[in-house]
Amino acid sequence: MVNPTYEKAILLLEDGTFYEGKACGKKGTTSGEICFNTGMTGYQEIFTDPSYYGQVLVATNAHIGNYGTSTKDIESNRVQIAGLVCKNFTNDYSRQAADLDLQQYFEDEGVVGISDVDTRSIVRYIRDKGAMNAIISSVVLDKDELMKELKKVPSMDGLELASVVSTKEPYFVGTPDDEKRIAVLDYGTKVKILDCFTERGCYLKVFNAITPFEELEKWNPDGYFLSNGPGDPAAMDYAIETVKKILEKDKPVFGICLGHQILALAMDIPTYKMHHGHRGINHPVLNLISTKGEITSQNHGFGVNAEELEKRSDDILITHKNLNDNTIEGMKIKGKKAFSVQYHPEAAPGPHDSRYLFDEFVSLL
Ligand SMILES: NC(=O)CC[C@H](N)C(=O)O
Repeated sequence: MVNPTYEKAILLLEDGTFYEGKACGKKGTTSGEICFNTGMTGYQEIFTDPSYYGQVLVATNAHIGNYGTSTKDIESNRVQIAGLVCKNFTNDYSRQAADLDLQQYFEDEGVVGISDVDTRSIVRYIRDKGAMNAIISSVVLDKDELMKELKKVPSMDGLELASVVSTKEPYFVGTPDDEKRIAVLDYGTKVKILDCFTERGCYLKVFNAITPFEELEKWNPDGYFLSNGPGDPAAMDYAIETVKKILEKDKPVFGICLGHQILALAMDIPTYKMHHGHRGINHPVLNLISTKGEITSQNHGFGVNAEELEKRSDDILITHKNLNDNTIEGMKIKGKKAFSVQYHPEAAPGPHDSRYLFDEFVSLL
């Protein structure tokens, strides 16, 4: 039940639709592309996933905050979502491992949110109308004024964001004695992906997204990892050019999500903006090689053009397809040690059906 002394907040969508609710997190105004995630757990991992940079997140799980936050659950060193929309925002948490409540965490991180809105209706609306920009405010409650602000927010279509969230300086992860060296192209990587490599005995050097190929090769890696990240892959000319050069070198390449899209673009396969994307931890995918189903964790709003990919059966093998909508979920470049998936095989949290992909990549190094 809404506390009668609550402070009001407004969520306004680009088409004028609005919802009134209660302010949570920091008081203020925030905007971005609205999207929803259907995961029943893992809110802190979602909030800190750099792929969400520039997006207002609607959590479909009715309870957010009930298990607090922990420094162990982060996917990067800051909250990346532009704002939160949820049903119940709870300060009282129940988990021994937690170190802070969500309200304090959001205040510290400067995250503006709105709670006590009908998230089911918002999700159904986005599902019907498609992705669009939105603004949340707990300080400006005048819709016309908010709409003026919202009109200034750029569309996600064509927006380059990977270089904004990428590490400024290169850094190392793992043990230098580990014999397999992976150069990570950081387009906004999640920490738990890097853990999946170090757990398998790899030493990583994480490079800024726009590092030129020659610089990467100086470290003499055994293979390349193309990370996940925010924004429109088609706007990342620098990455496409670098990956083209990497492919000529013929070293193992593994791409996840944005990395998968960049690999496709480097092979001259176009990407497109999806109607409202895939975000959750129970998306069914068919592995066309093993013929087994995998339940996967996903977070993407762009996809790889299936029609164009199908025309390229001479040099590209489609390895995975989404069982809900038949979209492309994975591919392998024939005659090379390069492959990628649209979903998140590390799935932290989520089903670990697809972690074999890390074993496959490491065995190629
Ligand atoms: N998780 C990701 O890497 C997302 C990739 C890309 N920004 C998309 O939305 O499709």
